[in-house]
Amino acid sequence: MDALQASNRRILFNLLPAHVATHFLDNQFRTNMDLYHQSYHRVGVVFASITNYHEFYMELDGNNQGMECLRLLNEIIADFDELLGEERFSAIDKIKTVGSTYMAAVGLIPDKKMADEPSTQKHMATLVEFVFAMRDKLRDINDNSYNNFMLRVGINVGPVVAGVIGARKPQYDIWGNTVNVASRMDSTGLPNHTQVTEEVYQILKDMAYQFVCRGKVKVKGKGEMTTYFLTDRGPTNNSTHHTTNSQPQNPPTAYGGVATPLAMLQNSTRRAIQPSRLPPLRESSVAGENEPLLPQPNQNGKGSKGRRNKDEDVPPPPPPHGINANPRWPPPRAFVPPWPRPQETRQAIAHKRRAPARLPRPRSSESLPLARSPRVHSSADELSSITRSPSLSSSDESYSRTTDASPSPPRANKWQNRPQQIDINPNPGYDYPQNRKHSPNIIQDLYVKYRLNKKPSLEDKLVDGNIDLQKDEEKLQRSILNMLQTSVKRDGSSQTDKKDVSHRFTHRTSSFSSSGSRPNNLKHLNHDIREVFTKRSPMDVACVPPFEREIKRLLDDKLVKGSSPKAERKDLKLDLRAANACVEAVRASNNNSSPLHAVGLAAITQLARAEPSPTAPAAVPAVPSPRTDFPGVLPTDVVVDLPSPTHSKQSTNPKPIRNEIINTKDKQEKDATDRFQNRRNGSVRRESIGVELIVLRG
Ligand SMILES: Nc1ncnc2c1ncn2[C@@H]1O[C@H](COP(=O)(O)OP(=O)(O)OP(=O)(O)O)[C@@H](O)[C@H]1O
Repeated sequence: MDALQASNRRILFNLLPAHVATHFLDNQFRTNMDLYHQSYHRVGVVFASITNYHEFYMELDGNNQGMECLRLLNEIIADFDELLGEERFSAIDKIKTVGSTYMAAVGLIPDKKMADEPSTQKHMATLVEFVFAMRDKLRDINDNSYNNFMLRVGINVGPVVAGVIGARKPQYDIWGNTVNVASRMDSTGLPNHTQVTEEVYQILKDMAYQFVCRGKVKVKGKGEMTTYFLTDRGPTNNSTHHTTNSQPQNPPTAYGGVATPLAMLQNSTRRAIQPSRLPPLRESSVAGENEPLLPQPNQNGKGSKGRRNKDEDVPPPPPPHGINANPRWPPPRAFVPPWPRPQETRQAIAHKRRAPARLPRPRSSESLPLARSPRVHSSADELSSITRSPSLSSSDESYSRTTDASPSPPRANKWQNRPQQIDINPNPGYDYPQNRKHSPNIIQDLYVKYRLNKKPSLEDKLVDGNIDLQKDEEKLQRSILNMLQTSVKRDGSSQTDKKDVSHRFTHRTSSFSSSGSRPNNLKHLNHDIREVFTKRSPMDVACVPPFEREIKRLLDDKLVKGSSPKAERKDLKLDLRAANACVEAVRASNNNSSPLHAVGLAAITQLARAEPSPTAPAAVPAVPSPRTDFPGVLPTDVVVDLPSPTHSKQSTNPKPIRNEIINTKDKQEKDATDRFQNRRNGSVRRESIGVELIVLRG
């Protein structure tokens, strides 16, 4: 019974903060089922998200449908929990995890409240140290799992309400604007950065921390907020760089305690100018702190309650560059591979270090299009982003950053301390890279996979020699057929079926036949659609309907209804055009840029000029070769023949028509001359009247 009670007690103390559990165990509380709640004047709240965990998470058969990915997340969270077991972090309470976001607060424990300024500073410094420790933990995990997890942290301070919700699975939580803003500091932050509010900055600015003012950040529900990036531990007192809208004057060594290439570059430049004032991360301490915030060196860098490295009894051999060159050696723990690895032929390593098990490192979905899987999102924000762009966190979408200060620095280089002589397997045989640095083979591999996934272009096919010309020809024909259909539709046709296109062509041209007026040059329009494809280029075929219309109009007007007044007018027009070459050229150029159209116009002109013989329909090629007259024109089989005898017979005597045309022409010219004369006379008259008026006024 006692054992059971002890067990229950332990569970309760694990579920709730100690002071809350004690409260629940109190007999007095058992009779009073009121909601437990507690208001706090000041609490520091931290949200820490592993920003790229969702890229790592994937559900595959090989990883037990994502279980192994969750196992690694559990390892990370357990490591963070473990930190809280250290005495130096005893003022911090873990609140919960939301996906891959870790939420904690400081100042909730009754005897560790932020009662005054010193205690506030002390507890906020504790919280910041916890963030540094989390980063260190994650770096260890990255080093041992060949991953590149990044921590994005947001911190805020202010009043909160704490309470326990639920009867069956009671949950301790904190609420309030302070919590919301802390969450926003995380969600609007940057990977490997710790973003803090102005309030946090004001508390910590005189302590041994470096900040960079980020500028204004738009926070939903709060408007624009000035925020700061906690960049590193550093010299005390006014070491903050106010760099709003400008580059930091004295750049930090690291962003959010994480060395980035940019930070290292800046740091090395600075070191060249002046000796570094900044102590190494592990050697610094917070001024004015009685309680040691950093682990003592005699504990192998681990907290008193930390889990022991399995290898720590047998010290591993030094890395190739020696321990001094690699202060993070040996790694605290190696990870078990989460799922069976393909056969890897790893080359011998220069030292006898146990090869760290490899987990697939987070990959961006852009770089590996094959890797698509459901994702675990790190927070409520990220859950909401599941339906949006995978490359953007919801914060990126919810907030538009208005600052132009502190552009996103490059990704952290976590390989600065890695042993340099670990060979890369040239043939990884698996879809994740073996080292952060992509070997050419890996890039090639990725490219091949990308190509496999990608629909091959014609160019690809040609390069690969993988082209089926027959198939492509058919495809081309189909597309041309579609073009024709579109063209026919534009023509006002209601027939859209492919068969109908062919039928329509036949029908149209056979209407010429029926009237006996089908010229030989339009043969291609009268045949099977396949013939069109074989005889004409796609461009020509696409141009057929307008040309066909043009010819049809001409034939209808001139030849079929040759005797009608309308046909006469048409003939007259054509004659006039033929007589004036330059007008014709302009007309041709204005009407249609299609070379086929130009050929058609020339054919029409020639046809209009031609004198149809009533007896012998000599096939006079009326159009000069397109090659000479229309340079660059596509070869075409347009040859304008004179009408067939049957057709010519239908027309009435052409001579009188011609005479009539000439008479009309003369008459028109005479009319034009008269009109011109009249106008001229009128203007002369007006001028003379004007002169008279001027004379009169004068
Ligand atoms: N106790 C808490 N635990 C976890 N997250 C919290 C808690 N309180 C607030 N948050 C988070 O803080 C963020 C801001 O909350 P707020 O109430 O201001 O906006 P919201 O409209 O609810 O947020 P959203 O638009 O993202 O849904 C939310 O993403 C919310 O998940």
